[in-house]
Amino acid sequence: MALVPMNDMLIQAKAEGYAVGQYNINSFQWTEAILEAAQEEEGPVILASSDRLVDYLGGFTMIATMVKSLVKVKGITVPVALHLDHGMSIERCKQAIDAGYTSVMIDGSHYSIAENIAMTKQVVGYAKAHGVSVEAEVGTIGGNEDGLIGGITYADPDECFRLVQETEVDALAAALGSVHGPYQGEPKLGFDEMKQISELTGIPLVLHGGSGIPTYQIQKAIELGHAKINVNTECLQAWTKAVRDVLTSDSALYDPRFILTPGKQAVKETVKEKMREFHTSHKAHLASSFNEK
Ligand SMILES: O=C(O)C[C@@H](O)[C@H](O)C(=O)COP(=O)(O)O
Ligand SMILES: [Zn+2]
Repeated sequence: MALVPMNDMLIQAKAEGYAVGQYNINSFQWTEAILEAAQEEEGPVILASSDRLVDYLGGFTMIATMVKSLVKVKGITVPVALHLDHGMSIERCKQAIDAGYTSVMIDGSHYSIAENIAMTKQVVGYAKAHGVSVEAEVGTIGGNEDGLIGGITYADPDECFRLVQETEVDALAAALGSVHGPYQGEPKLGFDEMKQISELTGIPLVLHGGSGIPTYQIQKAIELGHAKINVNTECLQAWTKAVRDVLTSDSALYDPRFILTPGKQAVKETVKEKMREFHTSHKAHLASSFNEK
């Protein structure tokens, strides 16, 4: 199946009461692991490159070409969206779209709401003309964003409503207490605000900082309108543990195949577990009507 935009996936997920996971690409093998997991679990998947890693991964065209080739060569039949995560500027979003991404996030959350809306509007205009979906952010996710460690700023419901009305964005990341990276203690998500923002905006919500959130809170977030959940840290931790274990257990090892393959397997298993937790498994058949790009 060719790559699909994200909006069809998220509308479907919200209507059916599950969430599609966004898993970040950290290398070529990482991409293979995520695609294999999605195919085996028979669920739709969002592959994302975080803007801060795009150059490290070889640039937009390299990433899009690699993902499309893997989908073809591996015979992937489940719906796959290729998404720019935390897009840093209008220009970066346009570059991703021109390279073949099917979805972009414009992260204007570090600007005033008026500037955020103006940036998001421009990206939506360009994206819609190319059949691409757009995610925006209001408020600040805690932890590490764009390499900066920061605190949480809860999304203001009126600002969320204004942004969605004025930009016609497809999905909204409303910061409600989640954190990028490991949590210190139990996460405290703002469920009252979540309900209010979901009812006010009516569009699928996106949960950033999806690693380390207990299942009962994940289920509640899905019930209250989250149709996309971003996971990176748990995959990073699983990969690192597997690679560290194999290196520690055999200090004579020097062949990358034997060092990196356990890492790939660990990422694949983590993605499969998340797909089961988010109830994405076995939902690929619902996608027969999705537009392909
Ligand atoms: O680390 C990145 O650059 C991607 C993340 O910001 C992603 O958008 C996300 O929200 C994942 O959160 P995590 O599971 O806490 O790493
Ligand atoms: Zn994020």
